[in-house]
Amino acid sequence: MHLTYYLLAYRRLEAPDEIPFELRPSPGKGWGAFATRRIDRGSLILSEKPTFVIRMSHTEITDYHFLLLRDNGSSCFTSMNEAFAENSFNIANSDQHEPEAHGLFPLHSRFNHSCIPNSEVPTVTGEAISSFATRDIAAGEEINFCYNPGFQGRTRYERHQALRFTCHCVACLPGTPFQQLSDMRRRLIRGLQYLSHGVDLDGQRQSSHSIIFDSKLKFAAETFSITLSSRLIYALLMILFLEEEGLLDDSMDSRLRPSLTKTVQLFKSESNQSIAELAMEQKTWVKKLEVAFKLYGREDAADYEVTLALRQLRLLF
Ligand SMILES: C[S@@+](CC[C@H](N)C(=O)[O-])C[C@H]1O[C@@H](n2cnc3c(N)ncnc32)[C@H](O)[C@@H]1O
Repeated sequence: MHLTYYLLAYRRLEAPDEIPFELRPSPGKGWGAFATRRIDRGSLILSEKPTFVIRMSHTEITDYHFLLLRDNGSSCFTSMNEAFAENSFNIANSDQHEPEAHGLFPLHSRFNHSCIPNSEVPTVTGEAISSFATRDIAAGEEINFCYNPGFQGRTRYERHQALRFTCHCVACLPGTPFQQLSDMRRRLIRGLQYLSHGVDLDGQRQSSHSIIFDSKLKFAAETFSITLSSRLIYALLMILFLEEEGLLDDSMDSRLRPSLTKTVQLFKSESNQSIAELAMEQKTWVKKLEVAFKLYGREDAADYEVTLALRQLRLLF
């Protein structure tokens, strides 16, 4: 009796008629949002205004009732604070140093997490939040976004530690060939990110050699002495792993492409320049990498300048 009542509670959520999804149980994840028609990449999924906004931090909110809110589609939350935390999004503009503000968004809060998502954490415009498809979503497919940043370089175990629940997405199903490869790919992605940035995902240098085993290479990364040729090859390798992992969606593409274009533009030695440009003209990422591999082991006239510039940037931040 109680369970039926709890499950029906979500049916009472008010949703605009034209939304391209419905809420229903998602096996192993409580309730979730499922596309009711094809959603093209880049198109709007939902724009939602908050039921209300509380202009304080989660820890300060203590005394309200949230009758519609359920802990993962079943029992009521035991604390109001937790109920609000699980159903709200931060709507403060951090660029303009606005004080913390959280809005209650009952529909977007039904979107489950995936380590291979098809939409992004909703963007904030004023007090409304909007989600967009980052890949084509087929009718019947669950709509999800990745709850935590930096997951592309984390293994299943590491992701679950951060999420504090056992994720049931395709990259997390234990014992599958995809999952085993996925962990391997994500370790490689983390290593390649270390080589490019000279720091780990937390912005810190690793004291151990668990990510980059070769101490000379680790030192070269941390002192930004990696050559431009290697930088381009590492960047393309990383994109290839992201693509194989199903993570090269519009959002990832737009994050990575500018720095890739910049790397190509930095080459000063003519023959390197033409190989790099030829690589970028190739249609697929694997083809781009194949051509860029011709640069392997080559130094460039811009290497020293790039090293100095990156060291200065590191000192600034
Ligand atoms: C914001 S709610 C999402 C909607 C929720 N499923 C519901 O029924 O209301 C987040 C909770 O959903 C569950 N969840 C979300 N994504 C999941 C996933 N990939 N695998 C398992 N559980 C998931 C977890 O319990 C998580 O704490």
